[in-house]
Order: sequence, then structure tokens, then C-alpha cells
Amino acid sequence: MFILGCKQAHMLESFTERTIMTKYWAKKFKNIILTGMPGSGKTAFGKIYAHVSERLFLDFDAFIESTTKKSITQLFEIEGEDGFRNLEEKILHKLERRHNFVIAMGGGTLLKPDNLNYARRLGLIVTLKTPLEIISKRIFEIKETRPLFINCKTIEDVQEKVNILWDERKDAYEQSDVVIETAYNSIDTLKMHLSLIERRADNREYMQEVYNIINKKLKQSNRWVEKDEVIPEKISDL
Ligand SMILES: Nc1ncnc2c1ncn2[C@@H]1O[C@H](COP(=O)(O)OP(=O)(O)O)[C@@H](O)[C@H]1O
Ligand SMILES: O=C(O)C1=C[C@@H](OP(=O)(O)O)[C@@H](O)[C@H](O)C1
Ligand SMILES: [Mg+2]
Repeated sequence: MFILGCKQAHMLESFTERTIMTKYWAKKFKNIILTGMPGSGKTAFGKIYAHVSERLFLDFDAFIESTTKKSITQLFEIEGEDGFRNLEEKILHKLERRHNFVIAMGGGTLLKPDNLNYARRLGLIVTLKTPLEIISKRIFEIKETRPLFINCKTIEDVQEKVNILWDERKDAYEQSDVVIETAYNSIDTLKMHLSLIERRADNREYMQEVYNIINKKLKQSNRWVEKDEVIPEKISDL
């Protein structure tokens, strides 16, 4: 769904050429770190955005599953939620000084307050914000893969759990640099908006303009920190 008016839509179209990211820009803005509720689309969108922005893609859950050779559900059973959170924290630490990634964190990674500071050092933190009804419907379809919802039998159970998680987490998600509301965007417009945001994230005034155009939020207070480039050849170098 596209919520912009005709004039704004035209302005965005004229930006399309410029949103094709060059390696220069991809390196300049290093990592994009996605956060947001489970089911908000971090993994799905992250893969696509990594491709268009010429970055490597790293998904926390996939990385944990491939390194431990266990599913997230098994890990929750064996290690408990605390054990799983420790694994997430370890990955964040390992990513220090790694650049040129789109990183899809787990929806609960920011629950540890220190993780927010770590994530901030890695790059631009972007929250995907999706209406809770949509989240609930998506999760109901895939609840076997989301251990937090393992005891939910009905969509109402899922909804209830989603509401609880949202109340616990909304403040942490609000700490991100940018909030993108996915309900008003197709994947294509999401790609375009984030490309625009990235290209102008070093220019606060222009960012405000971009914000006005795309009706999204960017926090002025979180400043970009320049770091030396260290680009790993492949994910196994981590
Ligand atoms: N924009 C979207 N439109 C429709 N379905 C989506 C969208 N984004 C994600 N999904 C679906 O929702 C489910 C959860 O998406 P996922 O990317 O795994 O979210 P997350 O990583 O945030 O938990 C998946 O089945 C995925 O295919
Ligand atoms: O929100 C959470 O606490 C979790 C989200 C999941 O990842 P997604 O956010 O990719 O679904 C996964 O890490 C685990 O099931 C816990
Ligand atoms: Mg995911």
C-alpha cells in the first residue's frame, strides 16, 4: 500500500535513479542493523536490502542455528531463554569492527540494555514497525519456529503474547535511529526509503526533509560514528 500523495510519489520516483547504491555509499554507512518485533520482516527484508545495497547479510537466528547446529526451538529447550540471549550477545560482540553487513537481529536481542550500545557502535539501527494484528497473523502461521509462541494454540493466544512482548519491548525499539512503518510500504518502497535515509543520514537537515517525504521517523540525537573500514571476505571470517 502506498500512502503518499501524487506529488510526493512523483518526487520519490525521481529519486529512484539516485537510490541505486554505489559501493561508496554502502561502505560509508557500514552496517544496517534491523530490529523490531518477531514477524516484522527483519529476515525477509534484510536479505533483500543486503542485495540492493551490496552488503553481506547476517541473520542472528540463522547464524546461531548454523553455528550450533540446532534450531532456535531446540536451543530454547536446551539452554532456556537466558542461554539463547547470551548467544545473541556473543554474536553482537563478535561483529565489532565488521562492516558492510545488513544484520537482522532477533526480535529480543535489544532486551539486554548493553546490546543497544553495542548495536549502536555497529551502524544505523532501523526498527521495522508492523501493526500488531499483522504480526500476530504472520506468527500464527509460523509459530512452531518461534519458541516464545510455542504454547499458543489460537490466534487470540498469539495476539495476547504479542501484546505482552510489545509492552515489554516498545521502549527498546524506540531507541533505534530510524523507525520505518512497514504497513505503509511494499518491499520496493521500503528499499527505496531506507536507501534515501542512508544516503542522507550524514545530513540532518536533509534527513528531516526525507522524513517529511516518506512520513517516517529519524531520531536527530543518534549521531553516526565514523570507523575504519574492515570488510570480511565472507561470513565464516567472523
Ligand atoms: N512485507 C511482508 N509482507 C508479507 N509477508 C511478510 C512480509 N515480511 C515478512 N513476511 C512474512 O512474515 C513472516 C515473518 O517474517 P520474518 O522476515 O521472518 O520476520 P522476522 O525476522 O522479523 O521475525 C515470514 O513468513 C515472512 O515471509
Ligand atoms: O523476539 C524474540 O524474542 C525472538 C525472535 C526470533 O527472531 P525473529 O525476530 O527474527 O523472529 C528468535 O530470535 C527467537 O524466537 C526469539
Ligand atoms: Mg528473523
